[in-house]
Amino acid sequence: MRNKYIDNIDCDTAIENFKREVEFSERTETISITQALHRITGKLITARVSSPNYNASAMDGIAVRSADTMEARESNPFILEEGKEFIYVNTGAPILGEWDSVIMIEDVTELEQGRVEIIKASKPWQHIRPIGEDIIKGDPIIPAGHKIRPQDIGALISGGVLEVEVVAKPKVAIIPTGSEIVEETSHLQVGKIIDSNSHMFMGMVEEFGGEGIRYSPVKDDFDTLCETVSRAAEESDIVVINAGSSAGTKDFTVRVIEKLGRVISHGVALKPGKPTIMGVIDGKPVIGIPGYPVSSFITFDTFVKPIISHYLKRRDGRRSVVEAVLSRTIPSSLKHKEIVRVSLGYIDGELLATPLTRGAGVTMSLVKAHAFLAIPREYEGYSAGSRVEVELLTSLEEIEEQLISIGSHDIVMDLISSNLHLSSTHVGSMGGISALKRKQTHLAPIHILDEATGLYNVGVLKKYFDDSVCLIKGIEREQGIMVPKGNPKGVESIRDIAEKSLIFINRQRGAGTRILLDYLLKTQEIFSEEIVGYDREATTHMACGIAVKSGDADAALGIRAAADINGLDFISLSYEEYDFLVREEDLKDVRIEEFISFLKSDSFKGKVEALPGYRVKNSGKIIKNTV
Ligand SMILES: Nc1nc2c(c(=O)[nH]1)N[C@H]1C(S)=C(S)[C@@H](COP(=O)(O)OP(=O)(O)OC[C@H]3O[C@@H](n4cnc5c(N)ncnc54)[C@H](O)[C@@H]3O)O[C@H]1N2
Ligand code: MOO
Repeated sequence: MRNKYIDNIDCDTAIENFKREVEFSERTETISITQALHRITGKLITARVSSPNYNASAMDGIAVRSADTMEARESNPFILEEGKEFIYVNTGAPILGEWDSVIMIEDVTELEQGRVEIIKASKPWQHIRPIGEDIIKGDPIIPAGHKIRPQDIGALISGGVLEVEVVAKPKVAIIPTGSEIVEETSHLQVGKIIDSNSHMFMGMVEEFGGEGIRYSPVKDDFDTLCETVSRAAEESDIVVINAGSSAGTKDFTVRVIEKLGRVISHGVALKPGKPTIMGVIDGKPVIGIPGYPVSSFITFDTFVKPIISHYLKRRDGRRSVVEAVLSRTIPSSLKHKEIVRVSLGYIDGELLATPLTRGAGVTMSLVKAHAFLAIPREYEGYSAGSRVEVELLTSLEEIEEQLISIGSHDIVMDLISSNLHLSSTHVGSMGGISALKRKQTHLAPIHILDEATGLYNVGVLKKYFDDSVCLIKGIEREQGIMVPKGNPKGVESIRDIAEKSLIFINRQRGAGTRILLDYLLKTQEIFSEEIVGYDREATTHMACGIAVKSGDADAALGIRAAADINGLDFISLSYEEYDFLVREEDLKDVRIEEFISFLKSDSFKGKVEALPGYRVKNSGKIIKNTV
């Protein structure tokens, strides 16, 4: 039997309906103040003692009777005798008995034989902190429903409060489901999925102020599911069932909740997260969270967080929101609210938001995201250049350090990002050029051969930019012919491929490697028609390598690294230059300065040259546009 989505209700309405049906029985507990960080106070907390609880000197100096000093002037200095007319005191010392004023030691001239001279009258209660200056016994320190911060702990202890009554953390049962879900990660069979969501939820529950109780994955068996969920509803305050929320034949979550309690809604107008289920069992909230990890994170954040806050009688705890400019158009359906993951970076002082992949299964988009952008329901999306509000997942301080790169991909980018704060998007050389033109990136990595001159990348400067853009030299990677191990057809050059009528596989139009082939054919006066398979295209170096390895092609052009990985022989042809376009004004930016010094460093050089087919020559050198 299959489920059908019954609802497409607005998220806020769904939460309100849900909260109305939930009945929490509030529990509080008394704990030591030293364990109380981030807990929520169950009631108003008042001081048990005053602070200070005696009159205390606020300065190092002498305590005097103010009346004795009334006549002291510069023209009429007073000599005071220790023990009779003054005593020495330090900051914090009690001021008792007849003493009612403190003179700072700097304003006192110390003479011999326990005598001092003062030249100014000392006012009553000068430099004395009276009893209860900070906290008065019986006065409130923090209200009920307050999240205890480190400074609150300090004030509570000063006020003599050593134990506090806090709201008990709601117990949140987390039940991963699905016969394909396993905990064991060492021998993962095809069709099995490691349970990662439940561990992610445990972290989220802790962040939201609850206590997670994780269950082992439950197989798709209706009775076992009912038994586990029923036990969880007894043991916990909130139950989360992960996966089995949609329309598959084994998606039992709705039926389990229906059997044990009541389903309030199934299906919300949210993407990702459409099949979310909300229900109650004996008044306790039960939430069916979709299985896909990104949907899981977003729905847990959208629906479980407010329920935990509701239990704790707290506001929802929205993240900080900032305004950013969208770098690309994002279309969205009118039917639902959509949460888009974005990466952020400052370019020219403006915060720029670039949408990341929208796949519900791509956990890495959550790892890379600096913020969430919510596109409301009934919006067709946002166009490039729009000012939008984004919810921060990372601090702005970290975002300020990000160097942005949009353009062609090379493994060297991974090497750079493990040393610098680099956010890199791979859209090919031409995509990088347009991003730089639109001022959406600091760096645009490219590798484009100018067929007229045989030079790499400098032609791009002249063709697309004026002298406000220059090149930073990057790395060189070896291009050549990939052939099967042992080179059975004896290939030594491109001409051999033509003359021996070997089966070739080419790269797609616009790819740097294809441009190189065309250049070589032209300079060696070989017609493309002479290459069998010239029109057969693959889109990556690896795809070409695999075609040669599997025998689908006799030869292909690509980088040495692709030949090495596939165990192929490699006939070296030339070195391709992979450089970075940058605006000249950005050369002064500290992030670019750090990038350039990294490219020039011995550490970078050493790491690059350890890669097969890679070398560095002039890395970090700046080539200006001389148009
Ligand atoms: N015919 C339809 N199929 C689907 C629809 C639909 O509308 N019609 N909706 C899709 C959407 S949207 C979502 S979201 C998913 C929700 O799937 P379920 O909640 O039913 O979950 P499963 O199918 O059991 O699993 C989906 C997927 O999730 C991953 N997963 C599950 N559990 C875990 C875990 N503990 N840790 C990590 N990853 C987990 C896993 O990749 C599963 O393959 O349904 C669509 N289908
Ligand atoms: O609802 Mo699904 O979570 O859109 O991918």
